[in-house]
Amino acid sequence: MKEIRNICCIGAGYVGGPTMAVIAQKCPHITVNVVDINAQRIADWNDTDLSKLPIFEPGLAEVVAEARNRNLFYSTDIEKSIQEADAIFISVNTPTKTYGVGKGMAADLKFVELCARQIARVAKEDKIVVEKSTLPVRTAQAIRTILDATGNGAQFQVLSNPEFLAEGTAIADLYAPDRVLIGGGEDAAGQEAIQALAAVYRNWVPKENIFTTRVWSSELSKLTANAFLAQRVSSINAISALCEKTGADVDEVAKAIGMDSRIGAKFLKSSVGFGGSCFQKDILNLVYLCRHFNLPEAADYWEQVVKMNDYQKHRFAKNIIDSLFNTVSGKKIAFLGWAFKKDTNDTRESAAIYVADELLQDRAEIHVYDPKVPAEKIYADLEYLQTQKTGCHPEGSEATRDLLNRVTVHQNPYDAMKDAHAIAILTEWDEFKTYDWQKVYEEMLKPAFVFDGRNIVDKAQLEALGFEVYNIGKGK
Ligand SMILES: NC(=O)c1ccc[n+]([C@@H]2O[C@H](COP(=O)([O-])OP(=O)(O)OC[C@H]3O[C@@H](n4cnc5c(N)ncnc54)[C@H](O)[C@@H]3O)[C@@H](O)[C@H]2O)c1
Ligand SMILES: O=c1ccn([C@@H]2O[C@H](COP(=O)(O)OP(=O)(O)O[C@H]3O[C@H](CO)[C@@H](O)[C@H](O)[C@H]3O)[C@@H](O)[C@H]2O)c(=O)[nH]1
Repeated sequence: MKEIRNICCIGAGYVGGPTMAVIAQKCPHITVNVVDINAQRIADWNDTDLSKLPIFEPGLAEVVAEARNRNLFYSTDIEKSIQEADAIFISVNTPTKTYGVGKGMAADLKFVELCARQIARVAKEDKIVVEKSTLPVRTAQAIRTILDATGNGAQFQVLSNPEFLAEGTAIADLYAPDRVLIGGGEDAAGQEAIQALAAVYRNWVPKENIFTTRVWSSELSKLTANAFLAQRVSSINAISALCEKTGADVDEVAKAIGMDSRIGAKFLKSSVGFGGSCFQKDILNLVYLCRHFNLPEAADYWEQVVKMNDYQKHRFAKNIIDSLFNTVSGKKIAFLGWAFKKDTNDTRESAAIYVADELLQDRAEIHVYDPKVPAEKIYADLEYLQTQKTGCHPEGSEATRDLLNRVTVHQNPYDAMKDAHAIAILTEWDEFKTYDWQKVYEEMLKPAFVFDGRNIVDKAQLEALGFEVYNIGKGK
């Protein structure tokens, strides 16, 4: 297998964008073409104004500025990029299926399949095809079947190289990954392909951190890693409910157990519930796979992680309604944060969407401020949830219009909080800690409630100012 000198990445999203920017930066001798069917997204990646990049990630703009138009190119010419490439990364979205067999559980692989068919049709020479998207175990077999049916003589090696970056820290994670995982065929050609891809990463990743496995282990490790991480969050959130009943403090409990080196301190931050495009989707995919292979006990075990997360989001919303004297109808509730975590503009599966929906069903007036999420995204998220719930198109639904009319998005946090009955903190943006809380208190209705879904503001300081503060996992 020849050295990789030209890479095509299909999918210019949260994974393809940052991952390829870092490969291009660290490997100036490799040409990297990132392609997408979404022409607007490609135009945004090419925008000379770096604040217009489609993804907000700390440090990303600097990397793009260095490599773009040197050896990093963004384009919609997918066929040409496939033809020129030695290695093609498939980095397209794999959302939960919303229709038919496996609806609500299985990963929708139609975009991946389309990529495989396009590669099969276009490629005339041997290629390495890399699964960068998160895929169910044994997808490589399906890709191989499609590629082998081309009949044009090209030979393909299919590798699994899942991505473990977390949004908000993507560049730091890509610079110093805990591991790069590469799974491939066990025959000589498979091993050669693995080594060719490993050589790309060795330009900046120590060789001890590059772990190679059989392809099935690599595919399954990605789902397993996310399931374990999400399980820790659901576990500590389950304990947070008990803390609230008993007077224990979940942050103290988390610290106490995290000091045990067998448990470890990371990923024990109790919250309003995990969000993001990956955890729920990947666990549901794992549950579906377990059921498919007739392992119902294993399926039920993992499904509980998602159920616990739904419970946590619901508990937070219900506590707001209960505390505001059993109704939020006509009451102004300020939302600080809409993104699923800080330092990203991504809102997929954000807890904020579900909490807002529950309060809107009780006829609240919601006023949102998020430093990085635009208003149209917030409305689109709520509309999408309504279509998921009701199955009909939002345009035609008067109930959805009425619901969206009760949502206002602000550019300034103080406007969002002025005259509010309550503030709900949904994302842990650092700037929320530094607000002039005295001013906020003076401008709010009394009693002035704060529901801190991230345990980030100083409870004692706010209580001293007169606020009524509710945290996650802190009993009164
Ligand atoms: N977001 C993350 O932090 C993260 C981390 C690790 C792994 N993953 C996995 O990576 C994959 C991609 O996730 P993402 O967050 O980057 O998704 P995304 O939606 O941000 O980006 C996917 C892109 O693929 C494009 N696309 C879809 N079909 C295409 C086709 N046939 N040809 C060309 N372009 C096409 C879309 O237009 C979109 O721009 C998923 O499988 C996800 O589970 C995501
Ligand atoms: O102690 C914690 C840690 C996280 N979260 C929440 O969990 C969600 C996910 O956070 P995080 O994992 O940091 O972000 P993601 O970008 O979703 O990254 C996860 O999902 C990616 C996509 O598969 C993987 O690549 C990463 O390794 C994996 O961490 C967010 O809502 C966080 O607020 C908590 O509530 N408490």
